[in-house]
Amino acid sequence: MSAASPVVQLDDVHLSFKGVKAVNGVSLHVEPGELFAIIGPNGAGKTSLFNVISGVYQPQEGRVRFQGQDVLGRKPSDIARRGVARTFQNIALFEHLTVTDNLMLGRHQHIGYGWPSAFAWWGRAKREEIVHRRFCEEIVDFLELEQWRGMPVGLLPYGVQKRVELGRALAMEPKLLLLDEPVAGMNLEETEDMARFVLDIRDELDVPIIMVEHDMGLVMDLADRILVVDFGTPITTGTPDEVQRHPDVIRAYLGQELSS
Ligand SMILES: Nc1ncnc2c1ncn2[C@@H]1O[C@H](COP(=O)(O)OP(=O)(O)OP(=O)(O)O)[C@@H](O)[C@H]1O
Repeated sequence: MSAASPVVQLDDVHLSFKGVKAVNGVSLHVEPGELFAIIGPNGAGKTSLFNVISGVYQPQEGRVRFQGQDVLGRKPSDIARRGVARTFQNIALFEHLTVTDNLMLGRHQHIGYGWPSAFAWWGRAKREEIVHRRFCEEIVDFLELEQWRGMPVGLLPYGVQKRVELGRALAMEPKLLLLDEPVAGMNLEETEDMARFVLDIRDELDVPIIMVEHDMGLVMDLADRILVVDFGTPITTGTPDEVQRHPDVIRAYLGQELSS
């Protein structure tokens, strides 16, 4: 794979559920270092596209490549091992575990020791545990979670929990990060914090991102390029400026202020 190859590429993907066309001929590619957004009205097929990329849904037609390799038909666990991490619309954390322990769960696929060694708690298991904990502590610092690191996540404010979920995805050392509505339900301050962290992930950690988000102001501010879908069908792909001026996009969002 050359350095300029897309990180992920979808070609003419079609996905239906018993006659409902969730994805209807979508193609997209995300370049290294890019923050790519997918927008569209409710039910437009955005989450379905995430599920196609992460192997949860198998499209009936089309091609999906990750880092130049065909991944269609691969299991979600295989695709995650290749480096695709995601966050969810609804928080999916272990609320009785601490922040750091939730992040440690994200290290799962990087931990090399088996249970006999871990059980005996010596040698390699212990050394690895220290390295992985240190890695997670770096994520705690990066996402400014220091004051909550030892607390059960169930006790934390909503915006902080969303940040922990982001941290767990980062603990996987992703080569591509899928963010499903990262600021849904957040207040203004939480949204601004999350926006800053998303940009830091792209710019400092150099992790390409695909983000599905309904907050148009945020999308227009952050995204390098945007794909607009409606009823599963792609309308256009372009920079925020190009997309906002596209007549079909304006029609799909009739009455909504895209640049707000
Ligand atoms: N597992 C499924 N079984 C049946 N239909 C599904 C399934 N997943 C998605 N769909 C349908 O596919 C279409 C696209 O849904 P999807 O969740 O991808 O949209 P979305 O753009 O993410 O919506 P929202 O913005 O509301 O989250 C909808 O009509 C939805 O009902």
